[in-house]
Amino acid sequence: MANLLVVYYSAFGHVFQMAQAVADGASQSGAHQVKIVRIPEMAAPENRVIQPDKERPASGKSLSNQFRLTDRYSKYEAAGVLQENIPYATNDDLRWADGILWGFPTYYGTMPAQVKLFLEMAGELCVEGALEGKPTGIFNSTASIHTGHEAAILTAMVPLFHFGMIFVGLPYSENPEYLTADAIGCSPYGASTLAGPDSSLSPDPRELLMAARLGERVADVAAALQLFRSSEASG
Ligand SMILES: Cc1cc2nc3c(=O)[nH]c(=O)nc-3n(C[C@H](O)[C@H](O)[C@H](O)COP(=O)(O)O)c2cc1C
Repeated sequence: MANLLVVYYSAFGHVFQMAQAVADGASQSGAHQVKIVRIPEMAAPENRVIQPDKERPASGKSLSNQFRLTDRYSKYEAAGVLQENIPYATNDDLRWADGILWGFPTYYGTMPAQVKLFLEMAGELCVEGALEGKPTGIFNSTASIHTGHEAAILTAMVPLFHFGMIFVGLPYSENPEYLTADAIGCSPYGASTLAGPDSSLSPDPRELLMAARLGERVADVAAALQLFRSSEASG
């Protein structure tokens, strides 16, 4: 039985929904134990990225019509309530896992600072090689189709390579849904959802299906590696 960890950060709840789909997919793959944990805000409320909504005076270059940032704080608070029962991630969770699925929203084409800080605080595991040889997959969320979902997954691979993890993606043949002209997420690199510039979209069923397949694939690889390693150990 392989232990699968789904570790994520989500401000407005889209990545949380993807995390649940990923966990469902991982559970389908045999009798695995699956645990969902979240990365905390890390900063005091006054230093957090999402602050109570403020009036923004329009400037010549303002994109406020596109980003429509109003109501952000109430959406953030509502998403926080939905996640209240999800425990916070610890280094021991990472040690427990035979396979790890990471989820986060795209911030400037890469992972949010909360996730980067969590990885930095897991430095002792890097030094010990505690995650080396564990399979991993990444899922995320972006505002829209051309604003960084693929870049955020690719750039997140860099620190995870330092931990020695083995990457699992979403191959074309198993995921024909993303071979479409429709504006939906997902790519060979991992599972993604489009939240919309105002975070008003819900994950498309095809995105959730592919997220589940990513969970199942990482679980399969973790189970296969476990079998191989135990047969190696027993000679
Ligand atoms: C500081 C910051 C930077 C962001 N940068 C991007 C970006 O580069 N590309 C993008 O599509 N969306 C960007 N967004 C929007 C988030 O990706 C979006 O809110 C997120 O995908 C929603 O996921 P969640 O509901 O799980 O938080 C940014 C949001 C914040 C707060």
